[in-house]
Amino acid sequence: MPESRDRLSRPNDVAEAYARRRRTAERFGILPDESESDRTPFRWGSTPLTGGVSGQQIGLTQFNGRTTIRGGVTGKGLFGTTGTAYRHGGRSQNTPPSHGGGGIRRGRGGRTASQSVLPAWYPRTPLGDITHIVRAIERRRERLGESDGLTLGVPTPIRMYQDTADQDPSHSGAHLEHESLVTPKPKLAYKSFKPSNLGKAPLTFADLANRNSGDSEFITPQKRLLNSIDIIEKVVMQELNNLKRTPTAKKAEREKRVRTLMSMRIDDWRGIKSRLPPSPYALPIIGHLHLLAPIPHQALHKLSITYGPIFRFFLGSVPCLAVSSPELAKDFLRTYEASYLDRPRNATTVYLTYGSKDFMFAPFGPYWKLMKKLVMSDLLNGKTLDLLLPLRQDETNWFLHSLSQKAKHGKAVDVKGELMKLTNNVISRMLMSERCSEDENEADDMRKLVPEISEITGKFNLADYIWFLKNLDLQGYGKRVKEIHRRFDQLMERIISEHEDERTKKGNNEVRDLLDILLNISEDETMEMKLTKENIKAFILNLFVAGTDTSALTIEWALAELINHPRIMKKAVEEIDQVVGKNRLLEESDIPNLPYLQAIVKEALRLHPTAPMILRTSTEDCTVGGYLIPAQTLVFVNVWALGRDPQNWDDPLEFSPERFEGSQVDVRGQHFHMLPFGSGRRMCPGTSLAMQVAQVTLGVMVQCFEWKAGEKGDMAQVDMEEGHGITLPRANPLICVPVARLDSIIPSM
Ligand code: HEM
Repeated sequence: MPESRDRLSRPNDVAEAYARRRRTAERFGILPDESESDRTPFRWGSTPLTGGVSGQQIGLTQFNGRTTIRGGVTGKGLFGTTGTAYRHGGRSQNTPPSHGGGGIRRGRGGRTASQSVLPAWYPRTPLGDITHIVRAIERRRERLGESDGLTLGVPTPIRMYQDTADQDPSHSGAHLEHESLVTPKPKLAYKSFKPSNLGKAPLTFADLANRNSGDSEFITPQKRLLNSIDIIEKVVMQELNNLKRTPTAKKAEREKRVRTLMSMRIDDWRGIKSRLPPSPYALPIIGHLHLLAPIPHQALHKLSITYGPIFRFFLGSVPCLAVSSPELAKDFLRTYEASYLDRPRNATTVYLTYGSKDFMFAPFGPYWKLMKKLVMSDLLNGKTLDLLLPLRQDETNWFLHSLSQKAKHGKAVDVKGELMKLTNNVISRMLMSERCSEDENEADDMRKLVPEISEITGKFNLADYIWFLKNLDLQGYGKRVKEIHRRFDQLMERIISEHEDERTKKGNNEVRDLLDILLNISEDETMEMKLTKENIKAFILNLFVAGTDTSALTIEWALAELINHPRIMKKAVEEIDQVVGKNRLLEESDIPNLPYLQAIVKEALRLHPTAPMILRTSTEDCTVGGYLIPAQTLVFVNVWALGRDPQNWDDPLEFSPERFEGSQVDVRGQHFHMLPFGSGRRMCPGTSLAMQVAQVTLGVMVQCFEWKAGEKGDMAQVDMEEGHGITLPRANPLICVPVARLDSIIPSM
């Protein structure tokens, strides 16, 4: 701080001078009626004076007779003098004002021409100390005032000092008169000044001024000066105590204490423990890992019935939190969002994403913000999606063509397998103008890679949670992850170098797909942050993993529900026939006119959210729902449980798209009892794309085919059991025989 530098840069010999003069004065009996012990020195001890050097506190500590101003100078004697020489009109701050405006007339033991009470021999610096004390109080007030709401203006207390000084220029308060105090520049001050509290000190200074002027005829100037100092000391100490007792100060103090305790992770401190969310009994070493089997979101939902909508659990030694009410979800994802913008990372995700160089697991910071800007303005925004519409239509035609071939031969299909081809091809063509299934080997690789990555990312790797297993690959996941990563990297290297060759050949930066946009950005020297090849690869991995499995599974669950609910299936087909007719294929532009189809997809996402839990990590201690949530807690918002909560939904387990008819409830993170795409800044950026693909694909599937469940098409119902994995797969694949309904409208490829 400039002030402290100023102090440090000036050698402080004034205290020494004062002590020397004082000894001389005592020798000559100038201070006969007072002993050192009678006076009340400024004993700051450990009492911090705020607003000082550290920006937090000025601490004047008496230590071995030396009074130290932290960050400032060290001076001997009672007052840690600063030696700061404030200048005003060419004279020192502590110098009594002279009539001539510059020079000072002094006489030994006499008064200056300005009628100052100070004898000429008396050092001016102690008054400088008072100035600093007063300034420290002001600064402390300002800082305390920050939480009350601050505004620009002139601090009222300073005005009062000025008034006081105006009343009696000869008293010590007059010496506070220097440029920075009496004519303060606009600075932070209280919005509303509370005289009850803040006005006390200045008024008491005014009292002091009056008292001094009244007494002045009976006591010596020296005595008067020391009395003044004593009174000022008392006033200052009283003021400091008052400040310490203000509700704001108390709150700040309490919060600081809590933060300290929380950072020590001392759960056993009763006071803290009672404010932590409830928790089931934990086993040593593994914590609650055993309670999360076999399917974590279901297990957490069951536990929430006993422990409530917010409870703590431990994965090994890692503290976690399960949240399953809309109100609390809102708190975590909106109200206190700033503390929950990071995602938990584990060894698998870090390794697969080239050391968190991706977008999905990137910590909230400049890189994530840059990528988010790119995603929203260039990669997945409405305009780019419109541009890529023909490509999606083309892929839908390929998908229908493939199903039609199976239908012609009465063959059963693995619905998820077919859907994965579609969603992989859509993402792959949008990203890099390549169909996954064109080259059989490569197609195989990408199509196999994505579910493998989803599966391995969803596994609980003990090495992540039990510290002494950190370097042991007991479950063999480490080896598998390395192999998957090698295959993915090889594939990406080939695709990127093909793109680069193509660009060099053409000699321009023509944009064909999202990879071209990313390569252009990576070559742009003016970008605030360089996008590396690893960033590009990791981002592509994100889009494949986040965008293909989730969309395919949503459509699969929705079709399974329609098969089990023939009435709803019939109603959906009727709506499509009515709106689109039987002579053409349903298109994306028809969706706004198909509310029942939209409702079916929403209902499927409510009961079968393919990202069943939103995962975040707390970056700082925070109080949510009345509970203390320490930093570095993994937060699991149980979207699956929210969608099935009887307090939020009538007949929650019933598949009933009608509940969304005429309802405003949406999937875009505004309704916290339905969060299939998350909410807030880290909400899914692929929501629009996912909804378009899901609605159109399900629409054309029921428009063009009837669906008979089972290998032979003879099952009336399908099971709805959930399997393992991070993206809510079915336990048993949906196998159906498609029977052509409107074969004539399926384009031949
Ligand atoms: C039905 C399909 C989908 C579902 C259910 C889904 C769901 C989600 C959810 C719940 C999140 C976490 C949100 C949060 O933390 O608040 C997420 C994040 C993400 N999703 Fe999706 N998603 C789907 C499709 C897509 C698609 C098609 C893409 C892109 C092509 C995509 C890309 C991403 C990315 C990149 C993130 C990470 C965002 C970030 O961390 O800032 N998702 N998704």
